[in-house]
Amino acid sequence: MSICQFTCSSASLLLLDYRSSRNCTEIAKDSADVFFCLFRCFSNDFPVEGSLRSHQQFQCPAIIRDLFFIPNPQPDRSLRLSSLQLTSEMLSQTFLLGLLFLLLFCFALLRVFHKLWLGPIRVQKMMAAQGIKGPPYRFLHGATQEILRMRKEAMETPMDSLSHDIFPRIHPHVHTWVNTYGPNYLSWSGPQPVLVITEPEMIKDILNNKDKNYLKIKPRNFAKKMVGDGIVAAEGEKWAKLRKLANHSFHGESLKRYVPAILDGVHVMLEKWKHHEGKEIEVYDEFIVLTSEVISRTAFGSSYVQGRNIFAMLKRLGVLLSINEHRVRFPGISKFWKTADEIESEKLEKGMRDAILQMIQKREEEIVSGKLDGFGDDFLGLLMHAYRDQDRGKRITIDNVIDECKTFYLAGQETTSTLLTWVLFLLAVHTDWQEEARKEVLNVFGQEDPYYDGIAKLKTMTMIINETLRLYPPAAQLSRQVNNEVRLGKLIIPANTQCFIACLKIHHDPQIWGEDAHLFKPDRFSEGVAKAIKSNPATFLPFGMGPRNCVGTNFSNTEVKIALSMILQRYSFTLSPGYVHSPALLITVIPQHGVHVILHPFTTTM
Ligand code: HEM
Repeated sequence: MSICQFTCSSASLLLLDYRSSRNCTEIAKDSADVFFCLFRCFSNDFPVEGSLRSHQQFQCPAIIRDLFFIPNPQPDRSLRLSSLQLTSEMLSQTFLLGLLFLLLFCFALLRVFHKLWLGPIRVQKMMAAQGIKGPPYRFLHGATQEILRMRKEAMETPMDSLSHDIFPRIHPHVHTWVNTYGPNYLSWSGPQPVLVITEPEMIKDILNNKDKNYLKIKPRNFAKKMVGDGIVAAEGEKWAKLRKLANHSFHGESLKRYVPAILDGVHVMLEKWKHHEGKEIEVYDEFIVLTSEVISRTAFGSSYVQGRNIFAMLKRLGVLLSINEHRVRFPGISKFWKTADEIESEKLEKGMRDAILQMIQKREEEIVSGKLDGFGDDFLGLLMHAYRDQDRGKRITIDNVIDECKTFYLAGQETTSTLLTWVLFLLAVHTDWQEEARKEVLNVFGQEDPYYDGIAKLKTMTMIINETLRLYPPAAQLSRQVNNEVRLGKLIIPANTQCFIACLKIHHDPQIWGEDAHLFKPDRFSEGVAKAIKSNPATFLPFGMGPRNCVGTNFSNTEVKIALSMILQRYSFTLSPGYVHSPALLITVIPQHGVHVILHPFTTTM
């Protein structure tokens, strides 16, 4: 019995000993009615019956009528209590009302106490009995204060720029607690139990999700404002509908169509780079603009400048999300009292909605004016088509359209720009691999612009990208939620537990990748798939796995390979002496101070 059922049924039984055989829904409804009724009574002065009757639409619940001897609502004037007779009977009713309020207050307190203390302690005991330990639960905060402290300490000093051992820096808590408590342990995000899992066998079961037990976590607060209820968090039919649209836009033939837009974007960027020849350039910001331009052109038929507002608002929301990620607030308090960050995030959410609606309106006007003869075959066009679909089964709502736009603006830019940045960083440090990659590019494309069919021939580049994704995966972790108790291997996971899949730990695990796990060695992937992945695909998760894997994998790979090929055709690059190696987690694994390289123009006699 949940605490909710307990509270409702106890209220009814203790107070009124009322029809003991009814089901929970009825009991809950009655309890709510009692509360509402009493509220109305107090707000309308005594006597009870008079105040109740003064509101025509309000049906006095049977439970109250029984308690206060109020006759059935069918008018029976002879039995009506006079509002002026304040008898001893009424006084005892006042006492009962007070008692009722007191009990309701106690039940509410009990509920909060259960959520914040009894529940977590029960889960902790249950997991400990199965051999799963972890940092002790602390009232209200769980383990968040310790996590925040460890993260702050880990970020205090930069790393040696030749070290790729970023796991203790990005996830210091996982690093510490895996060593203390074992490969899987129980942690706490406030009162929310979080099972941290680092064993590939278990991860495979979770992500393949054959029995549909593991659900995406519904974004809340700041995250919800960023991506809404779109494809990233949707489940069931809604997800299937949205995934179909996204698959259509970012796979196969569509990708081929996007190549000219990607080439244009890279050309614009490289024009600018001409001014930095022989000098230093910070590439992270460059790649943010490039990937923003590419996703704007390919998915939304506009340019970065037109989407600039949306990107800026998404970026600010990302910062607010990161700042507030581990801040614990009393459950439900944000309904009554909002922090400055929450108020700002609401404005940003509205700003993004308005900007996307304007974009949709512009497209509709272009159709009406005859400039376009349909919605268009980019992602926005597909979404608008689905919004206007005659078939109700295929139709999506305007909120779906807005959420998908926000999601793809974000996903199309954030992850790919960090991947490109880390590839450039690694090639600037490991110049031997830079040479290898350049040789291959010149073999395949010469000095010509890359073309779609040539991209599949870039074997060395694929190895380099995979090794970069292993060492610096943009998505350092994945999360799922179980709503009901489930069995995972030998483990019983209690209902309402979150699963935290520590991808970064797996990617850096010497037991999986060997003692040289922290070194940049692209030949791990020389046979296409590394040895570790062959034994278990859940050892390499840059794009997730299973049905919810990344829909943009091929799109992103195409974009990265085109951009990298064009850079290598024109420049060799080395790490700037001023570079500070400070990988940080801000939604994705980013270089905190950017990546500064020196550009050397490259000329070939080919
Ligand atoms: C280097 C680039 C990228 C990386 C590393 C990456 C990583 C990931 C990962 C790990 C997931 C799985 C999340 C989970 O299982 O909870 C994912 C899902 C997703 N990605 Fe990407 N992504 C990249 C690029 C892109 C691009 C370019 C797009 C869009 C154009 C995109 C759109 C999505 C979407 C929509 C999902 C959710 C899919 C679903 O739930 O059905 N991603 N991505």
